[in-house]
Amino acid sequence: MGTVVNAANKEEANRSLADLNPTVVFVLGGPGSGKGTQCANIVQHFGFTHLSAGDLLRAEIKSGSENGTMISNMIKEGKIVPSEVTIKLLQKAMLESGNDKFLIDGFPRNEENRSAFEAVTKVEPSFVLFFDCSEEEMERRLLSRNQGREDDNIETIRKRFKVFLESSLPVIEYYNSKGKVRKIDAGRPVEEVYESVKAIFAPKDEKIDAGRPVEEVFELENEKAD
Ligand SMILES: Nc1ncnc2c1ncn2[C@@H]1O[C@H](COP(=O)(O)OP(=O)(O)OP(=O)(O)O)[C@@H](O)[C@H]1O
Ligand SMILES: Nc1ccn([C@H]2C[C@H](O)[C@@H](COP(=O)(O)O)O2)c(=O)n1
Repeated sequence: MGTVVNAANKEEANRSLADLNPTVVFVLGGPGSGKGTQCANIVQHFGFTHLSAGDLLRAEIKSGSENGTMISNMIKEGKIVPSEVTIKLLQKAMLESGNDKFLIDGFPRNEENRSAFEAVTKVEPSFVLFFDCSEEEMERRLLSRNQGREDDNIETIRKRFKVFLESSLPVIEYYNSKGKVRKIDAGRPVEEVYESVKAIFAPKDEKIDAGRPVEEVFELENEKAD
């Protein structure tokens, strides 16, 4: 009976998310490339809800859930948690947010994450923001992040870099082949990086928000100017 109820709940969540028809931007880049930092800026100016897959997994550990130990062990090893777990957390957070515009940070991290998310939610990202940064700079940032994260030590950082190259870059390449990647030089100071981020969101945001063809948006802007 429990299994039947769970399956019904899952289907309900999938349907609700598809009905919401959300705008989703995936935010990808190596560990320490500045994804979280820039998402905080985007939220302030463009009305998105920021959902960090890593933060949701860390909250799940803290909540004492039955998956907590497994998630904690995988994070310490720099490994990627099975998609089913992460997608369930993302779905729940999206449905509870009351918003329909999401920055999904640190997801999809591998091909399994990507294909499972699209299959389960039927949601495709509007585009993918890719923070491109050298390992040297990312390592420097992570070692001075000072947030008490168990994975911000040199041994785990090296493992996370390896997983990024082997599993996450192919996802970015997949979206690049579909013309969906917006690449940002993330090795610069925070404010400079945000200038580039803003340039990507400002015109697109109007288009997405209005849900109208771009010609119509421009007509209205011209009317305002008259
Ligand atoms: N452009 C930047 N220049 C210098 N330091 C930065 C820059 N962007 C972020 N930082 C700092 O680097 C550290 C990592 O940034 P942040 O947490 O945003 O990265 P992230 O990509 O979200 O990392 P992770 O994937 O590990 O969660 C933080 O201490 C942050 O303050
Ligand atoms: N899709 C994801 C995102 C994150 N994780 C795990 C593994 C990561 O090393 C860790 C920290 O993520 P971050 O906060 O750096 O984005 O969380 C995962 O398994 N799957």
